[in-house]
Amino acid sequence: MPVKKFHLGWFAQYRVPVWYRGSDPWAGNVGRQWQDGTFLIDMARILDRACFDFMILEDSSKVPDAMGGSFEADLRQGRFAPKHDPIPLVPLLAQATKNIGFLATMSTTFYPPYILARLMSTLDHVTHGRAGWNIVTSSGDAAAQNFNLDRLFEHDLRYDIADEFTEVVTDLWKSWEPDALVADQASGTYVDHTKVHEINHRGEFFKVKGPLNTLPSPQHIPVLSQAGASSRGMEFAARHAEVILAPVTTIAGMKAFRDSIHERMTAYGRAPEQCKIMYLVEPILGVSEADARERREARDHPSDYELEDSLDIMSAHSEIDFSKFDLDAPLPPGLTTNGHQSGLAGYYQMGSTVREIATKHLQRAIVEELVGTPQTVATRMGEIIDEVGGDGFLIAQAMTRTYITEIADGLVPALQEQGRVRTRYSYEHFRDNLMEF
Ligand SMILES: Cc1cc2nc3c(=O)[nH]c(=O)nc-3n(C[C@H](O)[C@H](O)[C@H](O)COP(=O)(O)O)c2cc1C
Repeated sequence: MPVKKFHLGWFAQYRVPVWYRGSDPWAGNVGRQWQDGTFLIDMARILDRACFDFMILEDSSKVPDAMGGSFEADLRQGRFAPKHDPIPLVPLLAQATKNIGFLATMSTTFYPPYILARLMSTLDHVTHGRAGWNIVTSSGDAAAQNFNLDRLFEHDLRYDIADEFTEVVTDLWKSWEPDALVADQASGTYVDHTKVHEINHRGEFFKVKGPLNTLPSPQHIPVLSQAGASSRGMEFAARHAEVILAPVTTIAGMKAFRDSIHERMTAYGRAPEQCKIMYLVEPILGVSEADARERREARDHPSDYELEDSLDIMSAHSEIDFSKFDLDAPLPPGLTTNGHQSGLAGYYQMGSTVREIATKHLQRAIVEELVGTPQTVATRMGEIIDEVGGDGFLIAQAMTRTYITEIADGLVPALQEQGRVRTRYSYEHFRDNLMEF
């Protein structure tokens, strides 16, 4: 019987990769060289060669000051910021590659739907059908204050807005029938205007007339992805997403997440195969089991620098100042956030002291299960997918050139030998490859 194939994606950020030699002896000069996109272009080429389904480019619009009430902690390490806009980078990545897809993040809270629909349609054209939109609702008041707001809308309301936003954007893409372009040189007709329609949307949050002013793009509707982990976020994802990025760290949790999404999808009249659930993983590879285990154990003893890094990210996502808590005491009960709610709920499960939580938070993906040589980790990944039912893994570890090589030239060939991942792309467009199995 053929083994079950699965998908691979990589969580990437258009910000400085690991640049500090204390954390990565091979960091070289990347701290001064990432900003023109060359690091991510190199990375995209490698992942294209390794037949990854996609690279996702996350994004946010703030310089966080939640930790210690100052930009210092974040900027000193270059952790959350500086961060550049992923949208103009996508065409450069596409030009350097042949098949891999690109999910670019844009927020339904800050973009107007018409501009977003037009940008995504244009990206799908210039990438020849390899573009997708990672839908986020954003997570901080500090970001909201850059967009005419004092506070971010309440968590569930953001998803209500995102529902309507996604409908509008989809209707705008559909406002042109796929065959509206005629370009008939004999008659001089460029577009068949009877195939271009106003959408006349008047909803609770948006008023948009349409039609869009771009030609229908190769995929017509770019691939839609989402990473909601709260109940409201999962509901949104089940309704719209074709890729879900799932930060679940146990096999039981993976199964429960998948069942819940499938149940919700069915209620929306969607078939479960229409959405690929990608679990966050950080495989730790070694030349031997002992080597990998040693690398794994080092993760349990982060340096003060790495701990501060973790506390900074937790603070940025929740806008709670984690530096004010005693590292060796339990996290005070009853903390609340209007940011990543599921994230904060998860912190309470991660350990009995703030130090343990911050250490565990550095491993927000599946780590424990995937420690070993490329061959043993590949086997375990296959077993997990067989147990859970599908659909793939998102590599979420901090980017370094050596790690990318370990995955692309160590793990992926082992997975390919076991028949678990593709050895070539079957289709031209992102969605077709994603839905192939
Ligand atoms: C892999 C992954 C990538 C994400 N990328 C972004 C991002 O680029 N920008 C952002 O504002 N939020 C991002 N998020 C946050 C999610 O959109 C979502 O808000 C978060 O997972 C919490 O879920 P909830 O909104 O349902 O509470 C990401 C989450 C995950 C797990």
